Amino acid sequence: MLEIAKTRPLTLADVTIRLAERTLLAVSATVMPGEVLTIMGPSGSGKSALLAFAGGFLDPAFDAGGRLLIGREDVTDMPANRRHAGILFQDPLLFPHLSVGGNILFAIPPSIKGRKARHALAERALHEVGLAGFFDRDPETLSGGQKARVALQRVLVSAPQFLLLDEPFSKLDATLRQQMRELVFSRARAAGLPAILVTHDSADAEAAGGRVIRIGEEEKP
Ligand SMILES: Nc1ncnc2c1ncn2[C@@H]1O[C@H](COP(=O)(O)OP(=O)(O)OP(=O)(O)O)[C@@H](O)[C@H]1O
Repeated sequence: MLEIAKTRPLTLADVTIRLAERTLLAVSATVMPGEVLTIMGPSGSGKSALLAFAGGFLDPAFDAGGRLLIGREDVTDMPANRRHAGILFQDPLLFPHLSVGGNILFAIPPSIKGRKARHALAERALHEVGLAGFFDRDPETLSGGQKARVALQRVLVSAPQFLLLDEPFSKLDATLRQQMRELVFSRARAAGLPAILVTHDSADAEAAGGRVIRIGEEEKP
């Protein structure tokens, strides 16, 4: 796996998300390296919008206030591609026109040079999650759990500075969900990445083991 140079805390400083003059949520928190901060709240309360704000891809329909810091660096206005957020959604969203290995290779930063080295890194990433020998497979032929593991490794090889997890387990069945929770949280911890998890499932929050912020629709300006 890629060496993570040095991970830094992620800070949401007085972040507010507004939609049509209404404040959906207001959050202040610093997430330490290796910590998973869980955000819970009703449907439509702006949880995904908060992650989009952190990732730098918030729809302009929303109005965001506050700052996002990585360490002491203010990245609020930094374009998404330079923030290096590692994002996992409900759907693995693997590129269907690439092989499983191609999906991983695509995410390896260009600073890793040489076809052989990049290939070896992708092979290793697959091996780490029990998918050795899957390099040339079409992603469509994988099970849901296998796809989820490829999506996780694709994020981790990209050398992210922090993780944004938007209900990443909600489409998995109970057994798989438990396995993926353990895998995602243990790997996030091992990589020392600060992570924000959005979920409706309190078992996810429990497994994440960090602080839980509950946001509600009653939060008004
Ligand atoms: N592009 C958009 N333009 C306008 N309104 C939007 C847009 N995207 C989402 N919304 C609205 O903004 C509100 C917050 O949406 P968001 O997806 O962040 O909620 P959420 O808390 O993640 O919900 P859920 O738990 O159902 O995923 C919702 O009322 C939603 O309908």
